[in-house]
Amino acid sequence: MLIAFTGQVALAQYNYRWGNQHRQRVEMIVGGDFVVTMNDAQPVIKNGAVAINNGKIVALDTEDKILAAYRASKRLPGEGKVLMPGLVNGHSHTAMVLFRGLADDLSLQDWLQNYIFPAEGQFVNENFIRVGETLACWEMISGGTTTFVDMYFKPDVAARVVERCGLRAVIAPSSIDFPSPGFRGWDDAFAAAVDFVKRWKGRNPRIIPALAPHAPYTVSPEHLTQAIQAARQYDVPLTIHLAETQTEVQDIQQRYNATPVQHLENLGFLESRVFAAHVVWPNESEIALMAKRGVGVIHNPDSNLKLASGFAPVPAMVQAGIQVGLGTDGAASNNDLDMWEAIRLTALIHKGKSLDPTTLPAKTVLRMATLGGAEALGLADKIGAIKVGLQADLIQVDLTSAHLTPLYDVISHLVYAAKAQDVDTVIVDGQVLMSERQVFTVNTEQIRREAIRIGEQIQAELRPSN
Ligand SMILES: CSC[C@H]1O[C@@H](n2cnc3c(N)ncnc32)[C@H](O)[C@@H]1O
Ligand SMILES: [Zn+2]
Repeated sequence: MLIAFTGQVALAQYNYRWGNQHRQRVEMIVGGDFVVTMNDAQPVIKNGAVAINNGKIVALDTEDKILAAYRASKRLPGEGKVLMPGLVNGHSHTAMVLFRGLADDLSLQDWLQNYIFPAEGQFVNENFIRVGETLACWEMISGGTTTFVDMYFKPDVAARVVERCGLRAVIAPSSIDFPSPGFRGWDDAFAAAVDFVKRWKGRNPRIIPALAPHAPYTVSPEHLTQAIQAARQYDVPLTIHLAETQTEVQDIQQRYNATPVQHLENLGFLESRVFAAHVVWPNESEIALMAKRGVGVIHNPDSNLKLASGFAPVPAMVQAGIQVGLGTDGAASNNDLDMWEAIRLTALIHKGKSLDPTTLPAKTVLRMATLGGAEALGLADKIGAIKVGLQADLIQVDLTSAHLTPLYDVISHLVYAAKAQDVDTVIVDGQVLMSERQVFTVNTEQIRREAIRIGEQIQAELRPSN
């Protein structure tokens, strides 16, 4: 008896001291009943897991094999969950969440000129951005976005919020040819944007500074040229609103005798560091041109529908080989930052428009929301897929709700049935930002109070539009 007991202890000790030694120690192991990788070599792994160390994916395999080869102090089991790359929101003006529902049912021009630009002039300051950006990060983390593009104002404040919230962001202070919050016009706005880029480049791997001239109809050709030259000089991405409405196409045609994409081409503006938002109205030769130049496109279906901008020719752009990602645009034209809605709308509206149900199948659209966006942003060497060597930007989606039961095809469920509220866990750079739907990096109660207060102030002080 005693001998047997001693033997057991010895065996346990052996296992502990030696058995475990065969397993490599990593920071974390995360599982999923399905691991949807966006990696063609092994697209979906059943009962899979990922080993994470130093913020990176170090192994991907079936859970059995991962557990046999690795041990981790932190484990997030995958029962009843999908593990997939975090969503990439390729276009937003994130702090605009504080303008959500302020002005609806308007065309882009009316909305911008008569409501949004005046409201921004009146209310956007550093505190507005701090609160709005934090509120937006809370919303994005809750919905499984791990990387987003923020084309807005006060980038230093935005960047510090993103640092604290733990997300990854391309922060692109926008410059425009007329007064904007804190600036008299293009010159001072653009100088500040360049200064931001210089100070933040290489500072935090999760913050990618970028430049963002607003649009061809609000930025002169000289200033567009200045912007692309600076983007080249500092080797940063550049993003712009492009060919968003028919009004823009007519306006640019009239002013410069060219369609918007061709206008940028004439300025030597189109190259792979550029990614354009919307691109609802390119013609065939402009689509070919963007493909040839490696320009990325971010499709924003909610905003394009709500502002009645139209249906972007996404199937033709994908067919042409353009790197297409998805975005929400700001929450004042959406009215939220929910990438699952962008996914579902993309998978639906182009079928309806083309009268062809095979248009943009589920797999293609899910790829757009992850790897496609990463490619468009020029970040596919770091994020967008579950692959050894990439950053651990991952989400677990809970599969146990009524609307996901039963399950035949996990990709189908993710595209046609899943909701933001199904996201259970969010990991960026190996850091857990949300688990069991609890967000760890945002003081949600405090930010809700502060956002309500700003909303009340806007309600009370907003000058009536003309
Ligand atoms: C100059 S920073 C970005 C600007 O773009 C504006 N904006 C928001 N949504 C859109 C859109 N869909 N098209 C063009 N501009 C937009 C924002 O209100 C902000 O003034
Ligand atoms: Zn926009």
